[in-house]
Amino acid sequence: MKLTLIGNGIMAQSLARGLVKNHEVEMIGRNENTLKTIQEQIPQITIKTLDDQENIEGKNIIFCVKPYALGSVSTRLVGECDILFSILAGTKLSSLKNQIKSKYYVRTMPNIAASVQNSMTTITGDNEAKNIALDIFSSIGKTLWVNTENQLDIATAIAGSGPAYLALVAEALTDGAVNAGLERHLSKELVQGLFSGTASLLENSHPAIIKDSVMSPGGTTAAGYTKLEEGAVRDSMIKAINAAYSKAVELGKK
Ligand SMILES: NC(=O)C1=CN([C@@H]2O[C@H](COP(=O)(O)OP(=O)(O)OC[C@H]3O[C@@H](n4cnc5c(N)ncnc54)[C@H](OP(=O)(O)O)[C@@H]3O)[C@@H](O)[C@H]2O)C=CC1
Ligand SMILES: O=C(O)[C@@H]1CCC=N1
Repeated sequence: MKLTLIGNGIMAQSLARGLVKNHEVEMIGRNENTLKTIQEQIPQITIKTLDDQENIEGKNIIFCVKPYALGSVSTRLVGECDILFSILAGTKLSSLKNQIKSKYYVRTMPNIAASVQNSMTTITGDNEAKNIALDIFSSIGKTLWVNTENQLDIATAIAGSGPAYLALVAEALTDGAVNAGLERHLSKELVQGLFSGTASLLENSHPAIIKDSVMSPGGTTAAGYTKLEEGAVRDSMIKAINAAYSKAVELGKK
């Protein structure tokens, strides 16, 4: 299938890297030099600069600009596309419908791990486009169809923004090991292995079971865990997800 990415930022490039394996990918952006540089890195894509009257008739569009740019870009689009896939955080289907003509509309929330074909992508929208959406986005990782935009906004907070939160944890753990006296390159390697092993465990086990199976009475884990609770890490995570979700809802009202 031919897919047209509008936008050439971090996410458009991440998606393109995975999508080219199974699809024909065109990338439309506003800066020719930027597009040429991207094409050198992802030679399978075709590139095109955004026209003032960009004809999207019959195309399958993946819209990848910032939410605030929806208005200014959509006024440059003419014709009716077949399916409009949006990756814009917060932006409602109704807002897309008001501004871009398409037969079907789909909202998706991939994450930055799309660049290594390991995104966790949540999807909602017109049921007629459900199977095709699941098929396209499964080429960049795991997919989950949800039935409401509210669920997608919550998924934005956890799976869209989440890589930044886990990266913070990874960085902090590395700093902790360095603080205890371990060389940084060794600390980084340990943390990478730790995340990969814990991800495998989480595939089959409840987090509480993993925690209980690690924590010996009066042991090292219990000593460290107490400090995490003192630092209100659990409370901070819950508040972070709530703040990100609220921001997604707020973006949808603009
Ligand atoms: N980063 C992430 O982890 C995730 C982001 N998203 C969503 O993806 C979308 C893109 O984000 P991201 O890739 O991170 O952002 P970037 O800033 O990397 O890319 C934004 C893109 O939008 C283009 N753009 C911005 N303003 C305009 C405009 N007025 N006219 C034309 N093009 C414009 C930029 O063009 P130019 O290069 O010329 O400036 C660029 O190609 C956002 O809507 C975000 O909500 C979704 C999931 C995860
Ligand atoms: O921070 C943002 O707005 C985007 C949405 C999900 C991840 N990044």
